[in-house]
Amino acid sequence: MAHVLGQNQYGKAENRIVRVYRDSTRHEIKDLNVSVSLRGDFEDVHLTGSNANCLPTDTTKNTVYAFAKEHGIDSAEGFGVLLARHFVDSTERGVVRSARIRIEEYGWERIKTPDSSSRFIGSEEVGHSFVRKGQEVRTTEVVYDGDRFRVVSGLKDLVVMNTTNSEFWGYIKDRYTTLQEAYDRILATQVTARWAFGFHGRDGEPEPNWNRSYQQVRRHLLEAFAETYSYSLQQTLHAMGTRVLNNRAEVDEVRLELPNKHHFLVDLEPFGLKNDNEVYFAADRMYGLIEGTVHREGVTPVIPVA
Ligand SMILES: O=c1[nH]c(=O)c2[nH]c(=O)[nH]c2[nH]1
Repeated sequence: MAHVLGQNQYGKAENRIVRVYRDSTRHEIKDLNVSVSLRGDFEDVHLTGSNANCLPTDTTKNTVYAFAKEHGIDSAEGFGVLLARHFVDSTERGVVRSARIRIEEYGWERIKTPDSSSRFIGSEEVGHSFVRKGQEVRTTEVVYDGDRFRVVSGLKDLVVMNTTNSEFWGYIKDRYTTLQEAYDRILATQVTARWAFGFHGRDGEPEPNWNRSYQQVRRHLLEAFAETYSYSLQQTLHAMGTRVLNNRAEVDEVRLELPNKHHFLVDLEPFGLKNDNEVYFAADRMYGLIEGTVHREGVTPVIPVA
Protein backbone atom coordinates (compact mmCIF):
# COMPACT_ATOMS: atom_id res chain seq x y z
CA MET A 1 0.00 0.00 0.00
CA ALA A 2 1.28 3.40 -0.96
CA HIS A 3 1.96 5.97 1.67
CA VAL A 4 0.85 9.53 1.30
CA LEU A 5 2.87 12.67 1.94
CA GLY A 6 0.65 14.74 4.17
CA GLN A 7 0.90 18.33 5.29
CA ASN A 8 4.39 19.76 4.96
CA GLN A 9 6.06 23.15 5.24
CA TYR A 10 9.57 24.43 5.58
CA GLY A 11 11.67 27.54 5.95
CA LYS A 12 14.33 29.14 8.13
CA ALA A 13 13.25 29.57 11.73
CA GLU A 14 14.43 32.17 14.23
CA ASN A 15 16.43 34.56 12.11
CA ARG A 16 17.74 36.92 14.73
CA ILE A 17 18.09 40.35 13.29
CA VAL A 18 19.03 43.71 14.68
CA ARG A 19 18.51 46.67 12.39
CA VAL A 20 20.22 49.89 13.46
CA TYR A 21 19.26 53.30 12.07
CA ARG A 22 22.11 55.77 12.38
CA ASP A 23 20.53 58.74 10.67
CA SER A 24 21.42 61.00 13.60
CA THR A 25 23.32 60.54 16.86
CA ARG A 26 19.99 59.34 18.26
CA HIS A 27 20.12 55.81 16.91
CA GLU A 28 16.99 53.70 16.47
CA ILE A 29 16.94 49.91 16.66
CA LYS A 30 14.61 47.10 15.71
CA ASP A 31 15.29 43.70 17.21
CA LEU A 32 13.36 40.81 15.68
CA ASN A 33 13.22 37.05 15.67
CA VAL A 34 11.80 36.13 12.26
CA SER A 35 10.64 32.65 11.30
CA VAL A 36 9.73 31.83 7.72
CA SER A 37 7.63 28.85 6.73
CA LEU A 38 6.55 28.07 3.18
CA ARG A 39 3.76 25.80 1.94
CA GLY A 40 3.23 24.79 -1.64
CA ASP A 41 4.08 22.29 -4.28
CA PHE A 42 6.96 20.48 -2.66
CA GLU A 43 5.91 16.96 -3.35
CA ASP A 44 8.75 16.29 -5.80
CA VAL A 45 11.27 17.59 -3.32
CA HIS A 46 10.12 14.98 -0.82
CA LEU A 47 9.41 12.13 -3.22
CA THR A 48 11.85 12.30 -6.10
CA GLY A 49 14.90 14.11 -4.90
CA SER A 50 14.37 16.93 -7.38
CA ASN A 51 14.93 20.32 -5.81
CA ALA A 52 13.59 22.23 -8.78
CA ASN A 53 10.76 23.55 -6.63
CA CYS A 54 12.83 24.14 -3.52
CA LEU A 55 13.66 27.68 -2.47
CA PRO A 56 16.50 27.00 -0.01
CA THR A 57 15.91 27.96 3.61
CA ASP A 58 19.24 29.75 3.34
CA THR A 59 17.72 32.03 0.71
CA THR A 60 14.73 32.78 2.91
CA LYS A 61 17.20 33.81 5.62
CA ASN A 62 19.15 36.05 3.25
CA THR A 63 15.91 37.64 2.10
CA VAL A 64 15.04 38.61 5.66
CA TYR A 65 18.39 40.37 6.15
CA ALA A 66 18.42 42.00 2.72
CA PHE A 67 14.85 43.28 3.15
CA ALA A 68 15.82 44.80 6.48
CA LYS A 69 18.40 46.87 4.64
CA GLU A 70 16.39 47.64 1.52
CA HIS A 71 12.98 48.33 3.04
CA GLY A 72 13.83 48.99 6.66
CA ILE A 73 11.60 47.69 9.44
CA ASP A 74 8.80 50.03 10.33
CA SER A 75 6.64 47.46 12.10
CA ALA A 76 6.80 43.71 12.55
CA GLU A 77 3.48 43.43 10.74
CA GLY A 78 4.58 45.52 7.79
CA PHE A 79 7.84 43.59 7.52
CA GLY A 80 5.91 40.31 7.67
CA VAL A 81 3.58 41.45 4.90
CA LEU A 82 6.53 42.40 2.69
CA LEU A 83 8.27 39.09 3.20
CA ALA A 84 5.19 36.90 2.84
CA ARG A 85 4.17 38.65 -0.36
CA HIS A 86 7.68 38.30 -1.76
CA PHE A 87 7.95 34.56 -1.16
CA VAL A 88 4.61 33.82 -2.77
CA ASP A 89 4.62 36.36 -5.60
CA SER A 90 8.25 36.07 -6.69
CA THR A 91 8.31 32.32 -7.16
CA GLU A 92 6.88 30.58 -10.16
CA ARG A 93 3.12 30.50 -9.88
CA GLY A 94 1.84 27.81 -7.57
CA VAL A 95 5.17 26.66 -6.19
CA VAL A 96 5.01 28.62 -2.95
CA ARG A 97 1.29 28.83 -2.31
CA SER A 98 1.48 30.42 1.08
CA ALA A 99 4.13 31.86 3.32
CA ARG A 100 3.87 32.18 7.06
CA ILE A 101 6.09 34.76 8.73
CA ARG A 102 6.22 34.68 12.51
CA ILE A 103 7.95 37.57 14.19
CA GLU A 104 8.78 38.18 17.80
CA GLU A 105 9.87 41.73 18.48
CA TYR A 106 11.96 42.57 21.50
CA GLY A 107 11.38 46.05 22.87
CA TRP A 108 14.17 48.31 24.03
CA GLU A 109 14.18 51.51 26.05
CA ARG A 110 16.82 54.18 26.04
CA ILE A 111 19.24 54.35 28.94
CA LYS A 112 18.92 57.70 30.63
CA THR A 113 21.72 59.36 32.53
CA PRO A 114 21.51 62.48 34.71
CA ASP A 115 21.25 65.63 32.65
CA SER A 116 24.71 67.13 33.00
CA SER A 117 23.40 70.69 32.80
CA SER A 118 20.64 70.22 35.38
CA ARG A 119 21.66 67.25 37.45
CA PHE A 120 18.76 67.33 39.84
CA ILE A 121 15.82 68.08 37.61
CA GLY A 122 16.07 65.93 34.61
CA SER A 123 17.66 63.13 32.75
CA GLU A 124 19.14 62.81 29.34
CA GLU A 125 18.91 59.99 26.85
CA VAL A 126 22.07 58.44 25.53
CA GLY A 127 21.51 58.19 21.77
CA HIS A 128 23.22 54.83 21.37
CA SER A 129 22.45 53.00 24.65
CA PHE A 130 19.47 50.73 25.17
CA VAL A 131 18.04 48.43 27.81
CA ARG A 132 15.70 45.63 26.81
CA LYS A 133 12.20 46.03 28.17
CA GLY A 134 10.74 44.10 31.07
CA GLN A 135 13.26 41.33 31.42
CA GLU A 136 15.22 41.48 34.54
CA VAL A 137 14.83 39.48 37.70
CA ARG A 138 15.83 40.83 41.09
CA THR A 139 17.63 38.37 43.34
CA THR A 140 18.81 38.23 46.93
CA GLU A 141 20.37 35.80 49.36
CA VAL A 142 20.29 36.41 53.10
CA VAL A 143 22.32 34.25 55.47
CA TYR A 144 22.09 34.60 59.27
CA ASP A 145 24.16 32.46 61.64
CA GLY A 146 22.69 33.75 64.90
CA ASP A 147 25.37 36.42 65.12
CA ARG A 148 25.53 38.29 61.85
CA PHE A 149 23.82 38.63 58.55
CA ARG A 150 25.34 38.39 55.13
CA VAL A 151 23.20 39.85 52.38
CA VAL A 152 24.02 39.44 48.71
CA SER A 153 21.55 40.98 46.30
CA GLY A 154 21.56 41.13 42.56
CA LEU A 155 19.80 41.04 39.27
CA LYS A 156 19.88 38.86 36.22
CA ASP A 157 18.72 39.06 32.63
CA LEU A 158 19.17 42.80 32.34
CA VAL A 159 19.92 43.07 28.62
CA VAL A 160 21.72 46.17 27.38
CA MET A 161 23.20 47.33 24.11
CA ASN A 162 25.42 50.13 22.87
CA THR A 163 25.23 50.66 19.12
CA THR A 164 28.52 52.56 19.08
CA ASN A 165 31.40 53.63 21.39
CA SER A 166 32.79 50.11 21.51
CA GLU A 167 36.08 48.93 20.01
CA PHE A 168 38.13 45.77 20.38
CA TRP A 169 41.62 45.57 18.93
CA GLY A 170 45.28 45.14 19.88
CA TYR A 171 44.70 41.67 21.30
CA ILE A 172 47.04 38.67 21.14
CA LYS A 173 47.26 37.18 17.67
CA ASP A 174 48.43 33.64 17.03
CA ARG A 175 48.03 31.14 14.20
CA TYR A 176 44.41 30.49 15.21
CA THR A 177 43.34 34.13 15.22
CA THR A 178 40.71 35.03 12.67
CA LEU A 179 38.88 37.77 14.58
CA GLN A 180 39.02 41.10 12.77
CA GLU A 181 39.86 44.13 14.84
CA ALA A 182 36.78 46.24 15.52
CA TYR A 183 36.82 50.02 15.72
CA ASP A 184 33.07 50.50 15.94
CA ARG A 185 31.07 47.49 17.04
CA ILE A 186 27.86 46.74 18.85
CA LEU A 187 28.41 45.92 22.50
CA ALA A 188 25.55 43.95 24.03
CA THR A 189 25.33 41.89 27.16
CA GLN A 190 22.86 40.23 29.50
CA VAL A 191 23.93 41.39 32.92
CA THR A 192 24.03 39.09 35.91
CA ALA A 193 25.15 41.12 38.89
CA ARG A 194 25.47 40.33 42.56
CA TRP A 195 26.54 42.76 45.22
CA ALA A 196 27.38 42.21 48.88
CA PHE A 197 26.35 44.64 51.59
CA GLY A 198 28.53 45.82 54.45
CA PHE A 199 25.43 45.35 56.65
CA HIS A 200 25.81 42.73 59.41
CA GLY A 201 22.89 43.64 61.69
CA ARG A 202 24.93 43.49 64.87
CA ASP A 203 24.43 45.85 67.82
CA GLY A 204 21.23 47.25 66.38
CA GLU A 205 22.82 48.31 63.13
CA PRO A 206 19.94 49.67 61.00
CA GLU A 207 19.07 47.99 57.75
CA PRO A 208 19.80 49.82 54.53
CA ASN A 209 16.80 50.94 52.48
CA TRP A 210 16.88 47.81 50.40
CA ASN A 211 14.49 48.96 47.67
CA ARG A 212 16.16 52.27 47.16
CA SER A 213 19.53 50.56 47.16
CA TYR A 214 18.40 48.15 44.45
CA GLN A 215 17.08 50.91 42.23
CA GLN A 216 20.24 52.94 42.66
CA VAL A 217 22.66 50.06 42.03
CA ARG A 218 20.70 49.18 38.90
CA ARG A 219 20.85 52.81 37.80
CA HIS A 220 24.61 53.03 38.29
CA LEU A 221 25.19 49.78 36.42
CA LEU A 222 23.18 51.12 33.48
CA GLU A 223 24.80 54.55 33.53
CA ALA A 224 28.28 53.09 33.61
CA PHE A 225 27.42 50.80 30.71
CA ALA A 226 26.02 53.69 28.69
CA GLU A 227 28.74 56.21 29.45
CA THR A 228 31.84 54.05 29.17
CA TYR A 229 33.67 54.29 25.86
CA SER A 230 34.68 50.66 25.76
CA TYR A 231 37.83 48.97 24.50
CA SER A 232 36.66 45.61 25.86
CA LEU A 233 33.78 44.18 27.79
CA GLN A 234 36.29 43.54 30.58
CA GLN A 235 36.90 47.29 30.81
CA THR A 236 33.16 47.96 30.84
CA LEU A 237 32.77 45.38 33.63
CA HIS A 238 35.33 47.20 35.73
CA ALA A 239 33.65 50.55 35.08
CA MET A 240 30.26 49.18 36.12
CA GLY A 241 31.55 47.69 39.39
CA THR A 242 33.56 50.78 40.21
CA ARG A 243 30.61 53.08 39.57
CA VAL A 244 28.48 51.15 42.07
CA LEU A 245 31.17 51.20 44.76
CA ASN A 246 31.79 54.91 44.22
CA ASN A 247 28.14 55.78 44.63
CA ARG A 248 26.68 53.26 47.06
CA ALA A 249 28.38 53.24 50.45
CA GLU A 250 26.30 50.25 51.61
CA VAL A 251 27.86 47.99 48.95
CA ASP A 252 31.32 46.48 49.48
CA GLU A 253 31.65 44.14 46.54
CA VAL A 254 30.16 43.71 43.08
CA ARG A 255 30.43 40.59 40.98
CA LEU A 256 29.44 40.68 37.34
CA GLU A 257 28.87 38.01 34.73
CA LEU A 258 28.67 39.55 31.29
CA PRO A 259 28.10 37.36 28.26
CA ASN A 260 29.28 39.12 25.13
CA LYS A 261 26.18 38.88 22.95
CA HIS A 262 27.84 38.97 19.57
CA HIS A 263 26.28 40.92 16.72
CA PHE A 264 27.80 40.02 13.38
CA LEU A 265 27.48 42.32 10.39
CA VAL A 266 25.61 40.52 7.65
CA ASP A 267 27.38 40.43 4.29
CA LEU A 268 24.91 42.04 1.89
CA GLU A 269 27.42 42.45 -0.95
CA PRO A 270 26.13 39.34 -2.79
CA PHE A 271 22.80 41.15 -3.11
CA GLY A 272 24.40 44.37 -4.33
CA LEU A 273 23.71 46.10 -1.03
CA LYS A 274 26.10 47.97 1.21
CA ASN A 275 25.90 47.28 4.92
CA ASP A 276 26.88 50.51 6.68
CA ASN A 277 26.74 48.95 10.15
CA GLU A 278 22.98 48.68 9.88
CA VAL A 279 22.01 45.01 9.65
CA TYR A 280 23.30 42.48 12.16
CA PHE A 281 22.87 38.82 12.91
CA ALA A 282 22.28 38.65 16.66
CA ALA A 283 23.87 35.37 17.71
CA ASP A 284 22.57 33.80 20.91
CA ARG A 285 25.45 31.37 21.21
CA MET A 286 28.30 30.81 21.46
CA TYR A 287 29.28 33.85 23.45
CA GLY A 288 32.29 35.26 25.20
CA LEU A 289 31.73 35.19 28.96
CA ILE A 290 33.41 37.92 30.93
CA GLU A 291 33.29 37.61 34.73
CA GLY A 292 34.86 39.57 37.51
CA THR A 293 34.62 41.04 40.99
CA VAL A 294 35.27 44.63 41.99
CA HIS A 295 35.54 45.17 45.75
CA ARG A 296 36.66 47.71 48.26
CA GLU A 297 40.28 47.49 49.31
CA GLY A 298 40.67 45.54 52.55
CA VAL A 299 37.32 43.76 52.14
CA THR A 300 37.48 40.01 51.67
CA PRO A 301 35.19 39.04 48.77
CA VAL A 302 32.29 36.79 49.85
CA ILE A 303 30.33 36.35 46.66
CA PRO A 304 30.99 32.83 45.43
CA VAL A 305 32.51 32.46 42.00
CA ALA A 306 30.03 30.38 40.03
O1 LIG B 1 35.28 42.74 24.76
C1 LIG B 1 35.80 41.68 24.36
N1 LIG B 1 36.66 41.00 25.17
C2 LIG B 1 37.27 39.84 24.78
O2 LIG B 1 38.04 39.22 25.55
C3 LIG B 1 36.96 39.37 23.49
N2 LIG B 1 37.35 38.26 22.79
C4 LIG B 1 36.73 38.32 21.59
O3 LIG B 1 36.85 37.45 20.69
N3 LIG B 1 35.95 39.42 21.50
C5 LIG B 1 36.07 40.09 22.67
N4 LIG B 1 35.51 41.24 23.12
